[in-house]
Amino acid sequence: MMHLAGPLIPQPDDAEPKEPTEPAEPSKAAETAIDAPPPWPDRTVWTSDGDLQIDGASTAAAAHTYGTPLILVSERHVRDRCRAYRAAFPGTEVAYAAKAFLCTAMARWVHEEGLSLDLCSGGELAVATAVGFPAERLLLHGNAKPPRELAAARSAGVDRVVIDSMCEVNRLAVLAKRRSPQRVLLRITPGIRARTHKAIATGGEDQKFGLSIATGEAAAVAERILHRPELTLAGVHCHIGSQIATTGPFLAAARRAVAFLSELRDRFGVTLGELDLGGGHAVATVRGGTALDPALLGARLLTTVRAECADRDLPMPRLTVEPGRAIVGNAGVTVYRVLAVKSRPGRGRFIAVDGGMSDNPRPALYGARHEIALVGRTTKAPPRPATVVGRHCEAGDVLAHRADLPDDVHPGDLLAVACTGAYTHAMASTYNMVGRPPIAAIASGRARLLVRRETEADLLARDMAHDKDRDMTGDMPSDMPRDVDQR
Ligand SMILES: Cc1ncc(COP(=O)(O)O)c(C=O)c1O
Ligand SMILES: N[C@@H](CCCC[NH3+])C(=O)O
Repeated sequence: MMHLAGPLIPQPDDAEPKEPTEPAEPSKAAETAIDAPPPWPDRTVWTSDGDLQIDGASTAAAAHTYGTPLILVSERHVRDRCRAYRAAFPGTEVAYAAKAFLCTAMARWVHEEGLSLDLCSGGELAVATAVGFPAERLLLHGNAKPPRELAAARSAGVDRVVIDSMCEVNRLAVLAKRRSPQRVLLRITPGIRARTHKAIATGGEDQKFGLSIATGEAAAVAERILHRPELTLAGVHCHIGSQIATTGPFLAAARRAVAFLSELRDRFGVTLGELDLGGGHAVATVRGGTALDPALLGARLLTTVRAECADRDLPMPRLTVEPGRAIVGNAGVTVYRVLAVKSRPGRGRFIAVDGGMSDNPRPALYGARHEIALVGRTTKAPPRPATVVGRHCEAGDVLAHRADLPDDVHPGDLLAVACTGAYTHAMASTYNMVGRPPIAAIASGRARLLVRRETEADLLARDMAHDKDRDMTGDMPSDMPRDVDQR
């Protein structure tokens, strides 16, 4: 990564979010910009003064306006990925997996791009409902959906509920009506272990999702659904995991799913019209990282399903795919402020920033690697390995184990972390009572706040025992030694 010389933009400690002014005229620095390839968002350049300009907007200026840590999401990148998916999967429903990242703006963008929405909780459903997302393009997943959320899905008119256990059949049937049956898909476990981190591999027999084809569980649940007039078995669903970089496991899963459709026809005389092949398509998180090309996957999946169906004398089902990360992962960049640098002779250096595992738990959870770079100034200092750590009280709070960053990185610098659009804010916590960062959209050279920073007042607002008119004076036990009392 190149690091060029330029001014460091100072940040007031308590930078209040404010609307950015009109986009600046393109600077000389922008005119001599160098393209930033993946994992950075499309239309991102490094300017000659060391700024990262995403679709014409300055990362350093956005950090100045909204404070750090800050998540930036390129709207154009998201929209282009939606379009790329629709082009790559003609005639196929593309349902964005909301679990990757959701806020009302994101729901609007994917709706406007013609995608459906795959939900996995009542909270996600509430966001979809808040923007009036058409219910006929909503699906609800989950291996253990709380009855309250099933009821909410039912009253919102969610088009398809993906059945994931035998217990769920009756639970949903009692909520539905014979007159207006609930359309359901059956989630099968195809018995395929794709190459990815074990915590996000969901296609094998050894994990909690879906119903095993091999043990006969899937067929038994299908039979139960077929006996419930309040439910309509519309099709089969299968999702083998996340961040899978090759087409092979998806094609193998599709073959098993079609074989299962033919088993259902032979055993129960039903020909199901829908096949949902889930998401899980990998993106590059570091330079040179492997991504799965939607066009390649689309072409191969459609050919495979068509051929398998022809072989088994089945009509071609309507297909659905559910990309999450592949839509929004590379659209996101997180900007941090460096707060401390420590050198340990023989052990390298630590660069500590003002966020960490609470806004991006992926490195700590999965050992995930994310590209990281100095932004906002240039330098001639040579790159030297560093461990980039967060501000949390935990040794595992690491954002990058070995990042080549300029030797002169110092407190006040800005660091940008790539590919943080998916499963970062969505998995963020308030660990150590640290509020979650704001999210700003970048569109046409401007940053616009979508979700504000979570404040300490927000954190206290849930504490029902908090009484702001009562302090602790006089609450100490009476046998407390006086000198302790007075310290
Ligand atoms: C059922 C289902 N569909 C879609 C997805 C989206 O996965 P990804 O973001 O990897 O595309 C997931 C998450 O892995 C999922 O569980
Ligand atoms: N949280 C995971 C992805 C989980 C996929 C959801 N089923 C990650 O960051 O990689």
